[in-house]
Amino acid sequence: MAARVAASPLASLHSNLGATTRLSGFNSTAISSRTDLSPKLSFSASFPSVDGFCGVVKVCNSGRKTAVIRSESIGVAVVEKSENVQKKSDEPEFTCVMKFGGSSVASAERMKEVADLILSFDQERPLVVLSAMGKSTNNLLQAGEKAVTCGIAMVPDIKELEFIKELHLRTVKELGIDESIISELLQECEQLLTGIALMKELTPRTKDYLVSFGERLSTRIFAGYLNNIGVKARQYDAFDIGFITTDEFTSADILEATYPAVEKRLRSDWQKDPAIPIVTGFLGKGWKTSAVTTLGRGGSDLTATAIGKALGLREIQVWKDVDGVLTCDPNIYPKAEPVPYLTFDEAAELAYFGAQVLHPQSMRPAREGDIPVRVKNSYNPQAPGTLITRTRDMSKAVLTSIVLKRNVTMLDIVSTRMLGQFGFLARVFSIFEELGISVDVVATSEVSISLTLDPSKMWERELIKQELDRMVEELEKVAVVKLLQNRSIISLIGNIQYSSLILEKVFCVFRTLGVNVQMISQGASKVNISLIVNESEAESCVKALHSTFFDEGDLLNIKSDTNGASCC
Ligand SMILES: Nc1ncnc2c1ncn2[C@@H]1O[C@H](COP(=O)(O)OP(=O)(O)O)[C@@H](O)[C@H]1O
Ligand SMILES: N[C@@H](CC(=O)OP(=O)(O)O)C(=O)O
Repeated sequence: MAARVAASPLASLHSNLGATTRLSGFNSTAISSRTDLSPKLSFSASFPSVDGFCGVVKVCNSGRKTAVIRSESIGVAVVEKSENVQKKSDEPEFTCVMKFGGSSVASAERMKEVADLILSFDQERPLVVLSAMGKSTNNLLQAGEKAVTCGIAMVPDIKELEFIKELHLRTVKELGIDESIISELLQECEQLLTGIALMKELTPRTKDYLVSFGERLSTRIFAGYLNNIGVKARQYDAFDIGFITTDEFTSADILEATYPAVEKRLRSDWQKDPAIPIVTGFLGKGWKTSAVTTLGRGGSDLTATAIGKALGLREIQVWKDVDGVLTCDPNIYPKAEPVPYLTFDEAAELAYFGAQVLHPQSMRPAREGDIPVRVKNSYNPQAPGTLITRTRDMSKAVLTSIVLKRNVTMLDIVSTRMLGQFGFLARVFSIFEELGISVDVVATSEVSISLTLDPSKMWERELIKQELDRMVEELEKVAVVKLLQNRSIISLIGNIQYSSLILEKVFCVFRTLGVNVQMISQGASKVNISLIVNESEAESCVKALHSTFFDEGDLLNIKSDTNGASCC
């Protein structure tokens, strides 16, 4: 039986070519004598797995035979001729970006597993984007809140600061890395908290600087670990390599200038000295203030897709703790199934309407660059995950995923004197624009508008009372306004070609549950139907909808009865 051995682009980054485990069958000293081994080089061997076999191994550069290694016996490879081995100039420095979220790098053990995972892709030449370890971002934010009121003397005792220090110091120790790689950052973090305690104030700008320690620490540790095990890696703070954003602290947008800047920096560093880039997710630099900004919670997904677009990569991989994008939030319905394929539009709608698995803006760069996004599980790499592309075969797709967005505020705006006049809608929306409030779902009638409010691009922030009061005050100048709180949006992401079938099922389910839909809207992207219901009823609706759409077989083959009556 023929065995095949492939030396990977990644193997070449092993500074001591400690790739013996993956280059099984070869003797490492013979291989490591090949100091000219180009990072682009791949080589393969065909030989029977019989002890003592003497065979020929071809060394190829992009498929061209350029050198010959004669194998004296299995496990010993001798380089006979290698001077023709050259890097082909049109080969890419990088092939894909791999982003690992907080849960994927939550401990030293997880970091080791992630390193193994990255190195197992021997034909990839990845860039790596990391989030903060585990719940670091939440802990930093809580530490900041406490610092506002606790007084300077108590800062070192803030429980969440102790957690951050302990987690990161334990991790460097367990990974066998020198503590000095993070000690200055930990000190700086404590100093910042002392500053917050002194000022008794935590502004959005300071918040962003504070949470940036999470990603700055995790990336330094991970790069340090890779270097320790002999894989050349280089740590980057995104705000230092061209991630230019708006100055909207806590939910900044990436500006177009980012793409060429990031590409230039990463490519030129690689050309000077190849090393796997380990980039902080989530962070940027405000173009006016030059201060550290963040891209909104979960923003590392966006960092990854932006890098994918900047470098025109073949693929963007986002590694999570679930088997891909699921048919529904597994916290609501544990039997939710992975969705194998999605379009960028479907994924964007799903993320926008609250599926925590992807950052709401993250599909934009991928769509612009037409770069496939693969959502995978770092705890279960064998699972196929979800592949997100521009188009997909929709012929059998009815419903793809159900998303629940909670804690939504709904507004009924009934026109008074401007009834029926053009300009009414414009006036209403200009009020939202002035106040910086985004609208999610809209439905209009001749005399009224119903809409739901998206407090900000960040999913978790709620509109504060003063903002709501101000908005209502402005709207009441042109309309009668009813504010309805504690609503939820249930979004059905699917094939709108089958909207009648979908809606028939939905209303059967709702009627059975005795739930009245308060508003309904079909998204402009034509992949989404949104239904607004009372918060208290939403979860049971999602569960029942999931059973109907996903647990009861092929909906396209289940026909309505001839009277057109209910079939739920
Ligand atoms: N439709 C969905 N598909 C997959 N995961 C979902 C979905 N809705 C909510 N989630 C939640 O999103 C989590 C993954 O997102 P996130 O925690 O941001 O990942 P990471 O931090 O690894 O980037 C899952 O653990 C799951 O609980
Ligand atoms: N650490 C940031 C950014 C991020 O993307 O995290 P994650 O990939 O773990 O969702 C956050 O918690 O929001």
